[in-house]
Order: sequence, then structure tokens, then C-alpha cells
Amino acid sequence: MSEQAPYGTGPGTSGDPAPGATALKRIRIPHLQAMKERGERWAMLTAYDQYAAEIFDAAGIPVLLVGDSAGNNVYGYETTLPVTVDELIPLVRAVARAARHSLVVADLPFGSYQGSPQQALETATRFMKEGLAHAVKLEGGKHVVPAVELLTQAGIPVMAHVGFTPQSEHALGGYRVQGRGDSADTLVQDACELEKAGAFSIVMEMVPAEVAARVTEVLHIPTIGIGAGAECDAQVLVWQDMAGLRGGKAPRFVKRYADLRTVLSDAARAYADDVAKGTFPDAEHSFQH
Ligand SMILES: Nc1nc(=O)c2c([nH]1)NC[C@@H]1CN(c3ccc(C(=O)N[C@@H](CCC(=O)O)C(=O)O)cc3)CN21
Ligand SMILES: CC(C)C(=O)C(=O)O
Ligand SMILES: [Mg+2]
Repeated sequence: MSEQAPYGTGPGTSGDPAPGATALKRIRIPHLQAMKERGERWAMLTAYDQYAAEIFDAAGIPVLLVGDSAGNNVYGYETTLPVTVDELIPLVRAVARAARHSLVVADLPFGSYQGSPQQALETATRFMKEGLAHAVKLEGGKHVVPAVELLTQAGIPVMAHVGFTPQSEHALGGYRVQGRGDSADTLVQDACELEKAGAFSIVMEMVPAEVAARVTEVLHIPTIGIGAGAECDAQVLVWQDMAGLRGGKAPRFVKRYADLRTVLSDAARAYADDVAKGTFPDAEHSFQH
């Protein structure tokens, strides 16, 4: 690919892809494609609000996903299933308005695209127009190929999602690794068909590392793993998992890079203690006559 580098490596810039560099340009799909061709791995994070988007954008995260995982990470549902288009669009809009460089991908929620390619197009169009998204993501294998084709033809970039697809957890019988044994070939085939249909990238969730490596090798588009081993072109995590904000037992594929839950909890306790003791607010935080 002859596309320019995603970071500020052009004339007049330092060529330093340092986190927060102001020379960063908007990441576009050809940049992701070029990174695959150069063998450069990258990270995707979810984001659901302004500050997360601002921070990850400035940190040089090239793609932000407004996941339907907002269902269990923002709205307090147990799973992603109940979350609606009307609940997700304002979050996508907030992230898109805050992200200066990152490509913003909107997850299409359960029930908003499986009915027909036409339904998928109507939903995706809302995410692009009202949510200001740059691309959409949807779950499924060969059954969603006609939808991927229609969206792509309509000018809407599509990120595919195979392996464990959380919107189908009841049909799949729970949170289980997909693509083991005989089903590996089906997964590879599905991935190939999604690429052929026009998908610009593909998430693989809870897939054996060897199978994900096979898909990454045969596909020309970037693969994004979550519980899919180290050979994917990119990785994705839910940000509250990555930053240790979420409590409880995390899935095996999660690595915590911070302990925000403790940081916030300590801050809240210290604030409440100060208020109880009468040491906050002090003169510095008060207004005098
Ligand atoms: N916070 C959060 N993180 C996620 O990764 C995530 C969401 N939410 N919501 C949407 C989906 C649901 N996902 C999940 C949720 C749970 C497991 C889980 O419990 N995994 C266990 C069992 C695996 C097994 O049985 O083999 C694990 O230990 O990995 C996996 C993926 C991934 N997505
Ligand atoms: C975990 C990622 C891939 C996702 O689909 C989401 O956050 O909804
Ligand atoms: Mg999702």
C-alpha cells in the first residue's frame, strides 16, 4: 500500500509516534491496512464517554470501539443483550466528538441488524449520521455476509466479529472458546467470506491462538484479537478491564494495567473523611467576601 503513515512521519514532523503527539492525523482504514503490511501491531480499546476517548486518543490508541459492552460496563445490565440503539448512539456521539485522531467504531447492538441487510443498513446509517461514527462493527459469520456487502457498498466501513460472539451467548451455551477442533475450518472460512464481503478488519474473540494465527496469515485485512493469542495484527480490551476499574473475576484474556478501582475508592473515602472532619473545604477552596 502506498498510503501515508498513520502517525506524523511525513515532511515537517518529527516522525515520532509518541503518545499525545499533536502531529497525529486522523487514523483511517488505509493506515490500519498499511500497519498490517508493515507487521506493526496496534491496540484497540473501548470507550463510552468523553474523557476516556480524549485520554486514549492522546495516548495514541488508533481505534476506539464504542462497544455494546456499554450494556454491562455503563448501563448496569448483566450482558450486552438488552442495550439498544438509542442507548448507544449518544455514547458514540460523545466519543466521536472527543476523539481527534482515533478512528471511532460503533458496535451494532443485538437485534438491530440480524433481521435483514436492509435493517443493518438503516441501523448503521443512524450510527454514522447521529453517532458520527467512522465505521460500524457487527457480530457473526457467513450469515451476516449479505449485510456486510450492503453496508460496504453504501460506504459504511464494517468491522466483523467472529469466534465467541457475546450477543449469541445463549445460542452458544455460555462464554466458551470457539473454533476448537472441527469448527476451526468453519471459522477460517467465515473470516475469508467476511473479508471478501468487504469487511475492513475482523475481531476474533476467544479463539485458540493457533486458529487465530491461521486467520491472520490468510487474511489481507487486520485481525483484532481478544483471547485469541499473540499472532493477531491487533488486540482489543474493554477499557474498564484494562484499567482495573471493574470489580469481580475478569475473563482469562484480561490483563490489568492499572488499579483504578482502588484509586477511585481511596479518593472517595479521603474526600468523605475530609468532609466529615470539616477539613474540606478549607480557605483555599472557598470564596471570601
Ligand atoms: N467488561 C467486559 N469485558 C469484556 O471483555 C466483555 C464485556 N465486558 N462485555 C461483552 C463481552 C462479554 N465478554 C466476555 C465475558 C465473560 C467471559 C468469561 O467469563 N470468560 C471466562 C470463561 C471462559 C471459558 O469458559 O472458557 C474466562 O475465564 O475467560 C468472556 C468474555 C467479552 N466482552
Ligand atoms: C470486546 C469488544 C470486541 C466488543 O465487542 C465490545 O466491547 O462490545
Ligand atoms: Mg461488542
